[in-house]
Order: sequence, then structure tokens, then C-alpha cells
Amino acid sequence: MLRCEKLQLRYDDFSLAAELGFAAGRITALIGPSGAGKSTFLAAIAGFLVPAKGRVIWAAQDISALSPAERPISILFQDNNLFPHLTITQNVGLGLRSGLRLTADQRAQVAAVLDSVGLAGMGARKPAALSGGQQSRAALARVLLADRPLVLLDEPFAALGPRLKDEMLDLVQQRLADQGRTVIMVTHDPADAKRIADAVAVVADGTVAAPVATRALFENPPPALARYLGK
Ligand SMILES: Nc1ncnc2c1ncn2[C@@H]1O[C@H](COP(=O)(O)OP(=O)(O)OP(=O)(O)O)[C@@H](O)[C@H]1O
Repeated sequence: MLRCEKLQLRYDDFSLAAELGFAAGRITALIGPSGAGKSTFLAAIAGFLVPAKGRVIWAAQDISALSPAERPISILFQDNNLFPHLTITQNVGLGLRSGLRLTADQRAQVAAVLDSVGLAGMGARKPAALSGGQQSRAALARVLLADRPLVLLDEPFAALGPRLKDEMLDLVQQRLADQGRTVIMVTHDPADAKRIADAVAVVADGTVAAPVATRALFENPPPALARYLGK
């Protein structure tokens, strides 16, 4: 369980309050209007933004004072998930260790995970020599290898076409959530949430609301979500 206790996040003229929990091993979608604070909230969980108040608790431990690297967290952003000057093997290997020198055993682990996401034989290429969908798979492969229990997705698949995006969402479900990881994903698309999220937390009006089971939420949307959906 990830808990946000009396969390208050602030920029100059923006503030966001969060008092909620995310069930372990589940996928929770964050949905809400542009500028509502979804990325800001993920940044606070990841440790990039110091909260004005409150605490972030993971598995009953206060992780608020830990640096991003010390937190049990992997993150995928919309862009810049891969270093352009490194090969795919090197990029994915960073999930195992921070240096570029991999042992034979580590290289075998990288090859196996690339194989498992459909990128067999592509390890020697640079990211620019992969399609957008393949780059997404490589970034996901690094998250798989990093083996951190909490995974934050800030719309990493938004630039993909609908079929590729659905493939990636299904991979997230099969390879992350079904293996016990806790996933929090920002999305603008209700269809993404309906496809793989167990629950949805609405971010609007300065608050991150507690997650509600996906189907129940869309069947009976609260006013902020109804406005967002244009209903
Ligand atoms: N580094 C920053 N400094 C000052 N204000 C910021 C900073 N980053 C974000 N903000 C402000 O915080 C608010 C929330 O931004 P955020 O990016 O979290 O929203 P979002 O819900 O993720 O939006 P979108 O759906 O458009 O990506 C916005 O008003 C934004 O202008």
C-alpha cells in the first residue's frame, strides 16, 4: 500500500492536497483536466518535488525523506525514457546497475527481458533505430529489470497509435500488475483506465480524490469527472 498522508504540494499559485491510499499490486489511473496536477502529484511520490506538508508512506515506511534513487520506484515519462547515445542493451542494463559495464550474466538477463517484450536481437541498436512502439517496449524492459515494486507512468504511451498503445497497456497489466507491482498511471483517455485500471483517482479542483473502482466510477461519475468527460 502506498499512502499519502495530509500531503500538500505547492508551486507559486498552484496547490494540491492528497489524502489517499493506493492498493498494492493494483493499477490505479489518475485522470483529470490539464493543469490539475497529475504530473505534480507523481513528481512528489517519486521524490522530485518536496511537499509543503505531509508524508508519503510505502509498505508502512515513511519514504518522504528519501531521494528519488533511494525510493522503491520506477518511472516512465512521455519522452526521454532512453538515452539516445546508448545502445538498447546499455539503456535496459541501467535497470540492473548504474554503470554501463555488464557481466555476461547481466547481458543474458538483458537479452532475456528484451526477448520477452518482443525486441529479440535489437540490443545493439541505438534508440533512434527503433520505432516509437519499440522504444516504448525498451523503456518498459528497463522497468521490468529494475524490479522496483512501485511503477509510475506519466502517459508514456500517449504518442503511440491506438493499437500500439493498447498493446503497451496490456503489457503493463501482464508484466507489471499481474506480477504484483503497484502501478499508478496518468491518462487523459478514459478508455485507457477502463482497459487496465482497477481503480481511478480523479485529480481536479486542487485535490487528488481517493481511488474508486473503475467501473463504478464511470457508471456514476462525480461532478469533476463528469465535467471532464463533457457529460
Ligand atoms: N516547475 C513548476 N513551477 C511552477 N509551476 C509549475 C511547475 N510545474 C507545474 N506547474 C504548475 O502546476 C500545475 C499542475 O501542473 P501539472 O503538470 O502537474 O498538471 P497535469 O494535470 O499533469 O497537466 P497535463 O494533463 O496538462 O499534463 C499547473 O498549473 C502548472 O502550471
